Amino acid sequence: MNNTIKLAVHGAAGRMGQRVVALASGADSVDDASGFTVVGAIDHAEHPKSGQDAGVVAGLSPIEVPISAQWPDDVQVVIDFSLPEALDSCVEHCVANNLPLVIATTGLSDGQKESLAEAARTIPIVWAPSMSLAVNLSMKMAERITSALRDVAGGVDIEILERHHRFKADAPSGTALKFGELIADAMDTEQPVAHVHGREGHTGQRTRNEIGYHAIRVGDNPGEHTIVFGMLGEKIELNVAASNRDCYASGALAAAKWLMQGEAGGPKPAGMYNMFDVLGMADGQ
Ligand SMILES: NC(=O)c1ccc[n+]([C@@H]2O[C@H](COP(=O)([O-])OP(=O)(O)OC[C@H]3O[C@@H](n4cnc5c(N)ncnc54)[C@H](O)[C@@H]3O)[C@@H](O)[C@H]2O)c1
Ligand SMILES: O=C(O)C1=N[C@H](C(=O)O)CCC1
Repeated sequence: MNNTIKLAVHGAAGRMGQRVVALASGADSVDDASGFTVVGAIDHAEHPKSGQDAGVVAGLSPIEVPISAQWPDDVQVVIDFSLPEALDSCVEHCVANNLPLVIATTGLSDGQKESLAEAARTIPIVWAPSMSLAVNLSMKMAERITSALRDVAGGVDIEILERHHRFKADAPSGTALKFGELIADAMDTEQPVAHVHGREGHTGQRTRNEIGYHAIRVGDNPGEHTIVFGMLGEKIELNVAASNRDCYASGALAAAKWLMQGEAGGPKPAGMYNMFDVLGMADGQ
């Protein structure tokens, strides 16, 4: 009997979808990727690779699953790495079929975030802008550094630099925005924090209550974030960088496995979860 978790990948022909298909099909011996069978490789009906074997598209031997816009019936869990405009129908399918869902797509609108919160009343969702262990650990470190420097003499200026490949469609990265959200909370200021995206012209002096964001697009960079904590006389730079996309793919597979490990032997209860929950780093865990 085959006891593996039946996985569908949404955005399967994309850069990330291919790596999820590859790792889940055993391309490399990655612990988080063991125990899955890819049963669905969903992509846009007009994708040029539509109809081709998803394993071959991902650079492997055939896995007998075509890239297709049609969802198969036997799916148990879904991983989405697609586009904001493609996400809504994926969420609708998962809600209608009661399927646990991992969402990695970034650049979502406020309306979409509200729809996700609504969907999480019906199904369990892990939603995170970065599935990487190193990034999520760095977020915790950034919170800690921000709190520790809150009252430092002379103040601290916090700026977020992110670098990604030239093909990336959204800026700044979802990860940079999440770093900024967590840092703003940890700044714990009376005044609201201003999120400043780039600077140009006669900007005047930098204010205390701002976080700067700078998005760099270069070559094939799979993702790098540097958080600069600049003080008078010294600075800290927290740098976290991917060498390739497998940190995200294996993190998404770990999240899918975690969703399937509820207390009663079935999936986790409906709710909105993130990678801190998956990695055991949430407050109080
Ligand atoms: N959370 C993370 O850890 C993480 C890591 C990497 C990338 N991402 C995000 O994942 C997303 C995908 O990144 P990518 O580099 O793989 O992009 P990509 O453009 O290579 O892949 C997106 C895929 O979605 C497909 N798609 C488009 N419309 C569709 C539809 N209607 N139904 C199904 N599929 C459809 C595209 O054809 C494409 O194959 C981006 O938003 C990116 O920011 C998140
Ligand atoms: O390649 C991308 O696109 C990535 N996007 C995520 C983001 O926007 O934070 C994470 C890293 C890779």
